[in-house]
Amino acid sequence: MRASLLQIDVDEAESVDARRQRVASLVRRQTGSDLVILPELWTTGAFAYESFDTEAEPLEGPTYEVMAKAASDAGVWLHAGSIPERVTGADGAPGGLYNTSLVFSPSGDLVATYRKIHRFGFDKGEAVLMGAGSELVTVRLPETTVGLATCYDLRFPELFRGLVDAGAETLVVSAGWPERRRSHWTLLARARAVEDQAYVLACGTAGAHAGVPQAGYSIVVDPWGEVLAEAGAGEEVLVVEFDPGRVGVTREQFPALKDRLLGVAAPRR
Ligand SMILES: O=C(O)CCC(=O)C(=O)O
Repeated sequence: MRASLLQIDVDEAESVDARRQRVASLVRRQTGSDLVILPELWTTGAFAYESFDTEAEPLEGPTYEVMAKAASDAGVWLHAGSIPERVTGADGAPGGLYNTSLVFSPSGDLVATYRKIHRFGFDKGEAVLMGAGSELVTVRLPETTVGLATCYDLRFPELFRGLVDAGAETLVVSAGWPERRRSHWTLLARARAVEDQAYVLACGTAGAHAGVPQAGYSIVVDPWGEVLAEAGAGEEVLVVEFDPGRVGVTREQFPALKDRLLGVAAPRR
């Protein structure tokens, strides 16, 4: 399989609409890849809290429109990163916000959405501005089952275990991770790959927005924990080839997942 991770520079000097068009043309250039991945909240920036409300959109809003077409033009599976999703209340009035990821098939159909479960900010920012998702989401691609996670979720191994239990072999993390904790990003991506014996494809942002420098360094890790590809700090398209069959082989040859005793209905051996 070939994947393209688009590590987008999210800069307030570029309008959200200009960035949508620019990112769509980058997606179109990925024809030949099987899976294209975008970062978290790349329209606004994950730390541009004041823009969440003003740039919020319904699920089938402007980002959906542009990305559905880009996926079908390129003929790729597209994890279009996440948007600040505005839901409609029961009375039809504008409701709350979620940090929602969208996945499109190569024909441009929306095949999955994932609302970020662990919101970042403790008692401020995203943690108070957005609602929490509650459902684990996997997507079946022809070659592999993909489990979805967003940024801060990376710190919660139980979420990834849940995705593995749901059949995931490839774990996609869409993020807007800050430079200040870049060492955690790399370490946690490798840890999730080793403990879950799965590929981890983690795509972050570049540049700085709302005064927060972004880490960049998107990374692809194999089920043995080896780094297959890693971006630098700036905007970059990270292209990687990987063999999904290695997940089964690794789990067979080093069957640690079968030795789980906690959190399983019955030990497997
Ligand atoms: O966990 C971290 O250090 C960063 C998380 C984050 O920036 C986010 O989830 O938006």
